[in-house]
Amino acid sequence: NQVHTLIAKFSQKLANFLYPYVEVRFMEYIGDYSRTNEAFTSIELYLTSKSTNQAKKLQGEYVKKSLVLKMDESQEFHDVFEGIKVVWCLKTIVSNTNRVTFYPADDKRYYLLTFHRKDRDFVARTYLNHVMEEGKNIGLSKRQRKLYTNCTGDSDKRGKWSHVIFEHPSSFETIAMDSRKKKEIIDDLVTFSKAKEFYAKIGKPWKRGYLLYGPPGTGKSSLVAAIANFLKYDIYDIELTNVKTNAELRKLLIGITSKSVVVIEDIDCSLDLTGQRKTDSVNEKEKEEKKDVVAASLQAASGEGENKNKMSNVTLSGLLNFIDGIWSASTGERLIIFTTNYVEKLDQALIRRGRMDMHIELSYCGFDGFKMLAKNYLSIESHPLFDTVRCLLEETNVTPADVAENLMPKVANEDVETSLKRLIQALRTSKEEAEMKDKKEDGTNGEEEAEDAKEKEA
Ligand SMILES: Nc1ncnc2c1ncn2[C@@H]1O[C@H](COP(=O)(O)OP(=O)(O)OP(=O)(O)O)[C@@H](O)[C@H]1O
Ligand SMILES: [Mg+2]
Repeated sequence: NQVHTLIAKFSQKLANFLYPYVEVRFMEYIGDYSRTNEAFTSIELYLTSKSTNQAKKLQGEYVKKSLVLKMDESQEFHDVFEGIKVVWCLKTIVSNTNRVTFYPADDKRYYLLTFHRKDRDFVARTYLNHVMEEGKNIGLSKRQRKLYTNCTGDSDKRGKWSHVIFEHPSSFETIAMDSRKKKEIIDDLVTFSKAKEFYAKIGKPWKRGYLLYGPPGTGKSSLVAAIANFLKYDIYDIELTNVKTNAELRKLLIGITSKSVVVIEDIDCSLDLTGQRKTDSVNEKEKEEKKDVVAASLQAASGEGENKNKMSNVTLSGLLNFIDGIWSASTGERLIIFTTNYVEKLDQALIRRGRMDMHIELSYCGFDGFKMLAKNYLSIESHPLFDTVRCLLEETNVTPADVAENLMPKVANEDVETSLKRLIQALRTSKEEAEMKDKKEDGTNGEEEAEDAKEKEA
């Protein structure tokens, strides 16, 4: 017995001496093909992003409309992280049973990680965490993003989200706005998306609120899409009028996943949220009565009792809780964006700093914005007619949507000058109309003043 243990001990030592490496396997499936191993997926994404310029044998796959090159089987990939070297290899255990299964092959794939045993602690604590984190991030940025809505018209789906694939071409390059303001927004978004530890440190949920306001056609909706594209987030577009109660709003909130932009468009017209948080009982009663009248008239119009249920009872307090109540912390990384045409109509509580952290005004098109549009629509950065456009833009208010419409080619191969001339003409017309309106108003004001003076005399 003693000899036996001695031999075992020495042979172990000899083996360690000759092969001082540790191996870790990450199987593709856990258990009996029941569950994908998330670690395997993260490693695959991490290696795919890093190994394509190192491995000599690759596999091509068509994933979500683009070609992806992956490391082929039995190819080794040498990774160096903070001075520590490890080797990755994709291997397969070929099954020798002739069983027919539901799965295409019974072979089991796994990633084999090999490293020196002196690095065991570092690999287990730091390196593998790094790989998992990187892999997850790559997965998130490559995923097919979704646009969710609660507005389906299907009463069974109350309080639930339904979605379509989100594909909006808007980006910060295509949005025309003051370049300083644009940079400020981009910087803010980047800081926010990297501030996980900071938010944990200061004890705040990881979320941020933006209020976008300005006249119609100034790019509020386009900016929301650009922000979502920039951060690679999903969008949850809430139609408040379709939410019946505060409880339903909370249910929707719980259904929101991390890395998302929650949008409430035209918040000023969504609901009657302009009043004070605590309305006195008389007001409450009046409101109730009003609702009953409207509901009754709706009912009468369609001859159905169901319409009574369509009134939304979401209150301002319910919405405030939705934004930053205790429940709101449970969804993780999130942006809340309100858009409105009339910022002055909104309750101060709803848009105070801390709730809506950044107030962004999108206003009429300036020369900076025009140059951006000209670059995108006409592919020009300067033109002799630019000076005329600049003068006219300073004198009149037109929205970027109007400018964009005039720069849009009306016939195939239209030349740049024709488009610019059309824009200049439109700007002149708009300027003249504004002047006429001013004159009219002055005229009526003058008449009123004269009447006032007459009354006084009398
Ligand atoms: N700042 C902008 N930069 C580039 N294009 C713009 C801009 N503003 C408006 N547009 C163009 O005008 C169209 C309408 O813009 P958008 O829907 O974003 O306006 P909005 O501010 O959301 O208007 P509303 O208040 O009516 O919802 C867009 O499709 C876009 O092509
Ligand atoms: Mg809009």
